[in-house]
Amino acid sequence: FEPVSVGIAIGAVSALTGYLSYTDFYCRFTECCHEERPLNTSALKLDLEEKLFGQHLATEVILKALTGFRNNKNSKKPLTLSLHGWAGTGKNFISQIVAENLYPKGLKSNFVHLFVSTLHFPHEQKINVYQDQLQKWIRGNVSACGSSVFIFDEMDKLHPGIIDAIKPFLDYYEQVDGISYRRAIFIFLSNAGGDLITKTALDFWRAGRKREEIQLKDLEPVLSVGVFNNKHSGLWHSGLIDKNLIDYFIPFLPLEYKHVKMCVRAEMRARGAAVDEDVVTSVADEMTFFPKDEKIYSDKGCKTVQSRLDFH
Ligand SMILES: Nc1ncnc2c1ncn2[C@@H]1O[C@H](COP(=O)(O)OP(=O)(O)OP(=O)(O)O)[C@@H](O)[C@H]1O
Repeated sequence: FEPVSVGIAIGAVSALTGYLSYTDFYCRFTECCHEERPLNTSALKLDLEEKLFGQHLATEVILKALTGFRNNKNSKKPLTLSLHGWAGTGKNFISQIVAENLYPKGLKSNFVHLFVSTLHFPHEQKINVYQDQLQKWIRGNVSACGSSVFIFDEMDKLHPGIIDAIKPFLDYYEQVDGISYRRAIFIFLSNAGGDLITKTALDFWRAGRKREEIQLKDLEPVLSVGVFNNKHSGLWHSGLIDKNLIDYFIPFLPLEYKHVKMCVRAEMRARGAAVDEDVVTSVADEMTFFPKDEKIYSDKGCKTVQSRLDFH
């Protein structure tokens, strides 16, 4: 060996490892974007299976979509998911689980952004201003972190047309004005289509079929058409649907009595209390169920479980 080149090689290696450990060290104290970090699929799967009740379709599709997207280094467009269902069925909850699996700080991460229609875009006469602001906000954040996550809650309360401002970012472009949006994730949450989902779930129930037999193909086409034609879906006649820029329409099924009970138990455990089945039953019994005759589905899902538990 020639001493000089060995010295240079050692220097280079130590400089490199020094740099790497510096990056690791740095990211321990400051949040880093980690654009290329693959998703820990088994951790996400476990989280969904343990925490999300009664949503076999959402669990399956989210897992498949996120794993495929994050592990594909050459995605051609950002991932766009549209979550639909009745109130309190877990749409915000699953977004939180997804966010936490992508970034340890979850919804508090600098790379996860939540928009709430009634809060951020309240005035119909300001649509143009909102469109402009939205574009700037998304451009700025994606240029800082390519794998940013944007969650739009209450899509059904969004004035028609606003969302189309982000259409260029969701399309199959390599770059838009020098920025690539291909690693970003967009999640839309909406009650629109909840009636269609409930109808299908009821049809299965009345036919004596199991809820778990409902497949994505029973609902996805109905949902995309229903939402496109619904003036109050936030996606009414939207170019996002028209141009097939939404990768998955994900149905959230209405929750049954047994799921409400599961939510009560989960909440008790989260509070560090022992599970008391008498309390579980009385909280679940206080919820209201529909349709009028059969009373199968909770009309608020699991939404008021936490506050009701405070009274026991
Ligand atoms: N399927 C579920 N599995 C477990 N917990 C659930 C589920 N659905 C709802 N919850 C519980 O109820 C709370 C409220 O649900 P969430 O905010 O996710 O409802 P949502 O579908 O987003 O409703 P909305 O359409 O009214 O915004 C959650 O924080 C969670 O604790």
